[in-house]
Amino acid sequence: MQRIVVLAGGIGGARFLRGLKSAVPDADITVIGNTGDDIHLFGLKVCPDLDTVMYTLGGGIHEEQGWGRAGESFAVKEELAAYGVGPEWFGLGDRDFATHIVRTQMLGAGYPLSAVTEALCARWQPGVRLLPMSDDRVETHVMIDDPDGEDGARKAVHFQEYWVRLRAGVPAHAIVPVGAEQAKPAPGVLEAVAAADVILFPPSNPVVSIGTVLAVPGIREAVAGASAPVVGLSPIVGGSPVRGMADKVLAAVGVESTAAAVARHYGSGLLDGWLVDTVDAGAVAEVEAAGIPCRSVPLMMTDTQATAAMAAQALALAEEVRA
Ligand SMILES: O=c1nc2n(C[C@H](O)[C@H](O)[C@H](O)CO)c3cc(O)ccc3cc-2c(=O)[nH]1
Repeated sequence: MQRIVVLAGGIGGARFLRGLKSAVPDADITVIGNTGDDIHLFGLKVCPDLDTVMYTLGGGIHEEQGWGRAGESFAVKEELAAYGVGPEWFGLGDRDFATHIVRTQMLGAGYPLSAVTEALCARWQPGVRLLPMSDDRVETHVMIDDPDGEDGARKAVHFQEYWVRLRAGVPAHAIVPVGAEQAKPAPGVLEAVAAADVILFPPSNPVVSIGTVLAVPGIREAVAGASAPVVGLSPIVGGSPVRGMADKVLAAVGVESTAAAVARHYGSGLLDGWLVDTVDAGAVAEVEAAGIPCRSVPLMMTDTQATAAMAAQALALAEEVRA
């Protein structure tokens, strides 16, 4: 059985995984999920990217939105707001609250996040092994201008505040995965990478999703040193992100929003292959000049069939470059 390891963020990663499962239903898939987006709210631990993967593959996702639960209601949020307890800008629904209550209860009882995630997945049966990148707390913060400070003053805000409240509408000067340096890969992460036949980077955010997973000491080294080919799919098509606001955070780390620049950002030390969309066919030569075999194929995840075709192309490129 083919063992595939996927480093994933939220919506893009989850939708890619749905296509991958459809392309290779018998594969043994391990997902290493970003937990830098995690946030503590109302005394609860919320893990947006893990939940997005779990709900999407388990059939519980709000399809149009891409995050949160289908058929959601917001009574708890409304009641909290009536007490003047916020933040109101983060949309936690009643069904979703239950997940965070169970998670927080188990964490409080001493279970590590990896065990809690496994327990939550026992209900959702996502058909992949979903591992958090780490059991240790990592929180992505974004440095923005402080409008209340002295001229030129800056402040750090939680990634969710930058993303959801501010809609990435203010300049991001730096992205800081707080706690990453001290974090250890969760149990099973390094083992899965070492045992993989193929490692894939879906078209997830290269900075705040895959970049955060790679920021956990040991993970980047394990991926770079793995015997399996590593193939990525560009999240940038025709100079802008397929979805989300990847361009804003790419700018913060000094990377241009092009398919080729993102490939160079990962680098040939990490990537053994890179897929760009057909509209970026002109970038293939540039990526190959950087030492990364590259092909142009349709990369729009319009439906599961189109996404499965993308996943199949990534696996085909992995076979082609396999030493
Ligand atoms: O744009 C939004 N995204 C929301 N997201 C998505 C999330 O902010 C980001 O898309 C990811 O963290 C980026 O991967 C949620 C995800 C959850 O699992 C739970 C609650 C939310 C709430 C919001 C929200 O209110 N607005």
